[in-house]
Amino acid sequence: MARGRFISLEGGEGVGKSTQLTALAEALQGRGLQLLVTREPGGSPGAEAIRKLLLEGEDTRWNPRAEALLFAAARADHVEKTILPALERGEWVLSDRFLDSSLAYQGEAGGLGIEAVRALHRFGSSDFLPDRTLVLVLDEAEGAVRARARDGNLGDRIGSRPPSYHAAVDAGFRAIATNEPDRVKLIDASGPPATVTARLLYALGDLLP
Ligand SMILES: Nc1ncnc2c1ncn2[C@@H]1O[C@H](COP(=O)(O)OP(=O)(O)O)[C@@H](O)[C@H]1O
Ligand SMILES: Cc1cn([C@H]2C[C@H](O)[C@@H](COP(=O)(O)OP(=O)(O)O)O2)c(=O)[nH]c1=O
Repeated sequence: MARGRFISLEGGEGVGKSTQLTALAEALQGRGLQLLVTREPGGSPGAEAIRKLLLEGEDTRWNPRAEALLFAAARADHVEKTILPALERGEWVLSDRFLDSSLAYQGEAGGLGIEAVRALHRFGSSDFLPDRTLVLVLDEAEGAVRARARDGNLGDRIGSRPPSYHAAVDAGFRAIATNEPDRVKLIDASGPPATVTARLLYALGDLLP
């Protein structure tokens, strides 16, 4: 049986990622694909336990290096226990965030540098990468409107960091897409949800059976 494909969906806060995750999953399943939908931090029992450590408590609970290591540890467990077994079974996997969130948040915005975070991924997960990473991008003003419209979630340790942090996250995602244009595609998240979903599917066109 052919190995499945691994797709990650990324973006800053409030770009409409949850909305698109659901719509993209339905569209892929509608094409007859067996799809496992998962998320980070989390996606396996061990990684879900680490998720609570990462998202709850004071912003100062972890220093930047400890925070990056926890994300990398959660990801190592998620890859081994959930993602690789599904791909081996021939399923497709769609993950709500993956490595590129660590590169943008901890590496770029957190000041560790993208290369340092990539080194943790080489150690933790043998540098296992998605077949395609779709990054939703929105201009800042529209992103702020959507973030305000959304219930909850901005209160977590990372979501509640200042606008300058989130602007650096956005710059990080754009830099990654420039550096890895074949794997990482920037997707315009403006306009009606169905239009954004169509852009996502178009960016997967060469992978779809
Ligand atoms: N394409 C869109 N156009 C306008 N509003 C949107 C769009 N997609 C999502 N929203 C709204 O923006 C807010 C954030 O969307 P959500 O999918 O929860 O984003 P995220 O998961 O990125 O935080 C929600 O109120 C949602 O209804
Ligand atoms: C996977 C990952 C997430 N994060 C952050 C992004 C989010 O602020 C938070 C995950 O929270 P979550 O509640 O899943 O929110 P979202 O809807 O924004 O995906 O953790 C990192 O900083 N590094 C990472 O590697």
